[in-house]
Order: sequence, then structure tokens, then C-alpha cells
Amino acid sequence: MKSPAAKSPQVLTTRAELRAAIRAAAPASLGFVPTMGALHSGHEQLFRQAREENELVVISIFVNELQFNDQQDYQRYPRDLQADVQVAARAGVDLVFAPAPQEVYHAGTPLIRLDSGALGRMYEGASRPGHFDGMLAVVAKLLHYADPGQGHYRAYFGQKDAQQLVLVRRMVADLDYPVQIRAVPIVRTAQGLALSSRNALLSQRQASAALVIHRAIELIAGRAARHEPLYLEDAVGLFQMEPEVELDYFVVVDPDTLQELAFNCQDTPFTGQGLILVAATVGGVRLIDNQPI
Ligand SMILES: Nc1ncnc2c1ncn2[C@@H]1O[C@H](COP(=O)(O)OP(=O)(O)OP(=O)(O)O)[C@@H](O)[C@H]1O
Ligand SMILES: CC(C)(CO)[C@@H](O)C(=O)[O-]
Ligand code: BAL
Repeated sequence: MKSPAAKSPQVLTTRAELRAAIRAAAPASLGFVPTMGALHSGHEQLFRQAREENELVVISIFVNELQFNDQQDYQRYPRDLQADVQVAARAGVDLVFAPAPQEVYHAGTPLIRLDSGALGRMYEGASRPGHFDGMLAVVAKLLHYADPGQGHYRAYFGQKDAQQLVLVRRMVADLDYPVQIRAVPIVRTAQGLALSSRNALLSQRQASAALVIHRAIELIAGRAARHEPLYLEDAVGLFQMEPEVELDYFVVVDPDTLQELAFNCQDTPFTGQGLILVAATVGGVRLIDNQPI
């Protein structure tokens, strides 16, 4: 039997329209999901969780130039608003905010900047200088735009972008934003590749080579679960066998602070808690992944 057509969300392009639509709805709770579009089942999971937990669901689709240190990466970032609206409809989203750059940066490039601090300069921040400052700049604005001003306000972020999640939580705490940050687990392909909009830029061969990321994570997570020594160099060795995949970092960090865990001795069995963080590029496409252990 054909399922009933999903109700199309309202698509809004100005801050004034968004504010008016949220005011008119006067929701008891609002779930907000910021995205850069090219929506996939990972995003859909965020929308569905927001749908379950809130009366009104608002998403934004905005490719934020300020968080790209590489113009080529910005230019080739996949964009397809029509397809995105269909994904949003399927997940029961009410409002899609899809502004033009001049609507968000209406006063030009911001003079007053947010500094993501030392954590913002590690891992992803080390390879993408300025990325997290630019990300926080837009998240700070978007969280204002979608603020219902009354009732519960929740914003949803994927665990896939673990460092982003920690920094957003920290910004919201440091600047007293009246919003609860909710984390959503990573959605993967059946083979284990974390879904990402950038996966669309991979050839089939590259996508299959990229599975080494998951294999390496599984190897170390298995050892951690058995309380064995981790021997991270074995994970690095797996990458050396995939010449198309260039490893940037493979580290085990504290899940809350993201500070790298020191292993006193190579042969020490792993106990306690950590988070594996990985980044690699495949054919120039940057992929990240992580897993708690
Ligand atoms: N596979 C996934 N599982 C869970 N959340 C995800 C997944 N992919 C993206 N998200 C989350 O969706 C939100 C929007 O992410 P974004 O639009 O940048 O998509 P993306 O697929 O992460 O893109 P890219 O990896 O190319 O930057 C972020 O909070 C991100 O963590
Ligand atoms: C949070 C975000 C939408 C800000 O541009 C982006 O960094 C993302 O999609 O993860
Ligand atoms: N999902 C993180 C956004 C970015 O790569 O710029």
C-alpha cells in the first residue's frame, strides 16, 4: 500500500519570516537542527529525534563559508535544496530555514569573533584552521534565530562531529544560551562507513577504501572491550595498507575534554573510558569518525 504523502515543510529564507512563523506556532517545545544540507539518513535521524521530543521542528540549511578554510571544499560542497525539502518532509519537519549568505552575514564579515580556544585548534581545528571559530559564529546566530523565547528549546547535533558537539556545548554553557543540546548517535552504512554529505564526492572505489576507518576503529574498540593493551600502531598500520586513504589522526581521548589519553606503558591493559577519534582524507575528501570505548 502506498504510504500517505508527507506534509511539505514551510521553506523560509529570511530571519523575519522564521521569527514570525515560530511566534505564530507558539510551541510548548521547539527542536532545532542546524545543517549544511545535502541531507542523508544521518540528518534524518536528528530530525526524527527532534520530531519525537518537540511540538515544533525547525531545521536550517546553510553552507557557512566562514567555517571553510579551503575555498575548493566550500565551492564543491554538495547542494540540493529541492531534494533536501523532501527528506525534511519525510521526517516530519515543520519549518526549513534556508537563508542566503547575506541574510546571515547582513553586516558583512563579522567584526566580533568567537574564539573556540585551545580545543578548537586541535584535531579538526589543526587541519582546518579557523573552522571551529567559523562554526561557532554561525551556530551562535542560528540558535538566536530559532529561539522560541518560551517553552522548551532543544538543539540537535550528531555525535559524528564529536569535537563540534563538545565546543557547542561549551559555548552554550559559557554564554548562557537558554537551549538544551541533544546528541544523536552516528548513523552508518551497512558496511560501517559513517554517513556524511561529503561521501557523495567519493567514487565507489574510494568509498570502499574508506572502510578502513571502520576496520581500524573496530580493531581498537575490540581490544578495549576485552581490556587488552590497545597498540594503536596496529590501527595506523591498516591505513598504510590502503594507499588511497591518507590518515590525519587516530587518537584515544577523554570523552568530555577530548584531551588525548596518555598510556603509561605500551603493554598496559585498557580500562576506563575513552573516545577514539579518527580523520582521514580519501581523494582529497575529508572524512571523520569516532567511537566510545
Ligand atoms: N552519520 C551521521 N550520524 C549522525 N549525525 C550526523 C551524521 N552525519 C551528519 N550528522 C550531523 O548532522 C548535522 C549537520 O551536519 P552536516 O550538514 O555538516 O552534514 P555532514 O554529513 O556532517 O557533512 P560533512 O561531513 O560533509 O561536513 C551535524 O550535527 C552532524 O554531526
Ligand atoms: C553545525 C553546522 C550546521 C554549522 O554550520 C555545521 O557545522 C554542521 O552541519 O555540522
Ligand atoms: N559537519 C561539519 C561541518 C563541516 O565539515 O564544515
